[in-house]
Amino acid sequence: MKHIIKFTANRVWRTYQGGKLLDTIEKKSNPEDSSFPEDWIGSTVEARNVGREHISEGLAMVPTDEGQLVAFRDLLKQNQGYFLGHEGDKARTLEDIPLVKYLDSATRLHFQAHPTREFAQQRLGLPRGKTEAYVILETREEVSEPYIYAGFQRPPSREQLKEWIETQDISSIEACFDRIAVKPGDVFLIPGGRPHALGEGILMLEIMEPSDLAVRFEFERCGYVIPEPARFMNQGIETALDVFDFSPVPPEQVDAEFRCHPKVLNTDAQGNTLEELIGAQDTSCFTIRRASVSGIFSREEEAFFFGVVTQGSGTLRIGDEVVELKQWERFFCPAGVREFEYESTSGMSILECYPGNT
Ligand SMILES: O=P(O)(O)OC[C@H]1O[C@@H](O)[C@@H](O)[C@@H](O)[C@@H]1O
Repeated sequence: MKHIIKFTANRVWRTYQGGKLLDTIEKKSNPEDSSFPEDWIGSTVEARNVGREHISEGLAMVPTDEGQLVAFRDLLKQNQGYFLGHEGDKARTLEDIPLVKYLDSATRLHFQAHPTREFAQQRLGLPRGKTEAYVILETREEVSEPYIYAGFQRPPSREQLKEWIETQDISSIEACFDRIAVKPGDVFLIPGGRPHALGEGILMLEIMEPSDLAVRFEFERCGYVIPEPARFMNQGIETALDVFDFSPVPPEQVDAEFRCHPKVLNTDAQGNTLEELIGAQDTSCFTIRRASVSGIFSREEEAFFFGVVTQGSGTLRIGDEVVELKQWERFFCPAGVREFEYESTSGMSILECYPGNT
C-alpha cells in the first residue's frame, strides 16, 4: 500500500454561488459559477444540506488497491493507529481530523455564526463546533476591494439582533460590521461564536473543526431562500442567539482578534522555509504550517496532515515512494510516516493542515 493518499475534486452543493476558479483548476471546458463553490479535501464530514438529504455529499472517496471507491473515513478506520497516530498516550480519533476546503465565492455569503466546541457538546450533543481559519489564496480581478466581515465592530443587543433577524433588516445587521480588506497570503482565525460573512471574489483554503454547523441569520442571498430548518441548526431563535459572541471587536482590535501572522519555524541555506500560520497559541482546534520548498527539504513530523500545493510543483519522497505534486493538488500524509522529503527546483509552496492539541 502506498503511504500518500491523493484526492480528486469533491465539489459540494452550498447555498451560495461560486466555483468558477475551481472549475478552471479542474480543467473543465466551460468554467462557471454554480451552486458548487467548495471542494472538500479528504473530508470525513458529511455536508448538511437541507432538502438534499437524499444525496450523500461531503465525504471524500478514495480508490482502494483493488480499484474500488471507498469513503476515506472508512479507509482510516481500517488502520487508525497508522493513519491518525497518537497525541501523547491518547490515540487520535476521526474527530481530530480538521475539515479542509477550497472555497471560491462569486457573491458575498450570507451572515452566519458557528457554534464553539463547548456549545456543540453542551447544547447540541455533538462532538465538534466550527472554529474556522482562512488562508486567502487568490482574489478575483473584477473585485477591486475584496473583504470579509468578522465579529461585531458595533454589537447590537441580543433583543435588537433578534428583531433584525426576525424582520430580516439586513442593512441594520450589516451596519454592525466594517469591511476587513483581504489579499492573497492573509490568514484569519474566526473562533466559534463570532458572526461573519465572506465577501465575493475570494479563493481560499478554509480549515475548520470537522462539522457543518451554522446559524445562518440572513435568509436570502441572490434569490436563494435558506429553508427554515437550515437557518438555526433546526433549533429555535433563542438557541441560535445563544451561539453569538456579542463582545465588541472595535476596528482597531480587528487585526489582533482575527489576523494571524506567520512565524518562521526554520529556514536553511537553500531557501527552504517552514512557517507556522496557526498554532497552539491561536487555537487548540488545528495547526496550519506552510512549507516553501527550494531544492530538497527534509522533514520530520509526528502527526498526520493534509497537504495542499498552493504554488509551484515538485515531488514528495518517502523511502522509494515518489509522488508528483502539481499546483492545487492535495494529499494526506499518515501519522505513521515520520520522515519525508519535498523536492522542487522551480519552487513549491505547500499548506499543511494538522490536528490541534485536544
Ligand atoms: O453552508 P452554507 O450556508 O452554504 O455556507 C457556506 C460556507 O460559509 C462559510 O462561511 C464557511 O462556514 C464554509 O465552511 C461554509 O461552507
